[in-house]
Amino acid sequence: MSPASDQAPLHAGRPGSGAAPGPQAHEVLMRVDNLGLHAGGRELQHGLTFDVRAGEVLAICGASGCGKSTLLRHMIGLQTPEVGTVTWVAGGEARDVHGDDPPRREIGVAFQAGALWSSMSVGENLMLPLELYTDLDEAQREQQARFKLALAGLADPATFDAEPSSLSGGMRKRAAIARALMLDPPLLCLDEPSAGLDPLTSARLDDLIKRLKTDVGTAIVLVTHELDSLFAVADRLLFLDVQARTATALGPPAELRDHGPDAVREFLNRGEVPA
Ligand SMILES: Nc1ncnc2c1ncn2[C@@H]1O[C@H](COP(=O)(O)OP(=O)(O)OP(=O)(O)O)[C@@H](O)[C@H]1O
Repeated sequence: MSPASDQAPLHAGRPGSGAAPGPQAHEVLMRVDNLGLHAGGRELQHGLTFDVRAGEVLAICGASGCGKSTLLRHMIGLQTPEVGTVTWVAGGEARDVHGDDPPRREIGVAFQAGALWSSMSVGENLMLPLELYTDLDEAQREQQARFKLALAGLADPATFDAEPSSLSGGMRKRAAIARALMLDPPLLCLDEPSAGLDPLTSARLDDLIKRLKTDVGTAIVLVTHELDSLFAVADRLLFLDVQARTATALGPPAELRDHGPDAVREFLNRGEVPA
């Protein structure tokens, strides 16, 4: 994996036929309204209301156990809320993420535990969404998969045929991101992409996130504990307070670090609350 490979061209056309044009900058893609999160019979969060805009990086932060991953699972439709709604609103439509016609193609997901299928090669893993959701033939599917691997910084042609278990942790994360991008979703959800990576590999992932945002226009919702990564990539930060059990701040990270509520400033200043 060379840094130069990160410089692959970013567009190979949208896969599949009849794909809609991408959303406009700053358009609201998703609306979360009065959402409550529960686990094991107890309330983790209540009254979560915010939107996700086209082309932004929105980081979800808060102390361990506050419900960040649970929120992400609600946002992608993997978990159904007891209270509140998550609605896909891009292009003037209003589709309940938990309804009969969920926006599956529109939301790419690369989760910590969302490993690649070990019984398939990396390339086969990537081509699977195209088999399910498009009418592309095999040669076109392979072309798209190789393109997305290069986009994710895995330009070595051997990676396509490699078994997932033969890749390093950082490469597997990139391959999972490449797979999440196969249908060119306007929104990509990442759960702790830097977890377990060394600082250099983590910084390269930050670069990839920035390029996806800037050059492809993908909106990214990111759960992260890594403050360096947060300040490097996030446009806005949603802070879930573990004590108040609700979001107590939403805004640009640097602004919240200096002027946010005490708990947010403490979190963003590594435990120190500046006077
Ligand atoms: N299926 C479940 N059953 C019972 N409890 C659960 C379940 N899923 C999550 N929890 C609990 O809910 C709380 C929130 O979990 P979640 O993973 O969303 O938090 P988090 O903020 O992402 O934490 P971390 O930063 O440690 O990853 C935790 O206390 C967890 O143990």
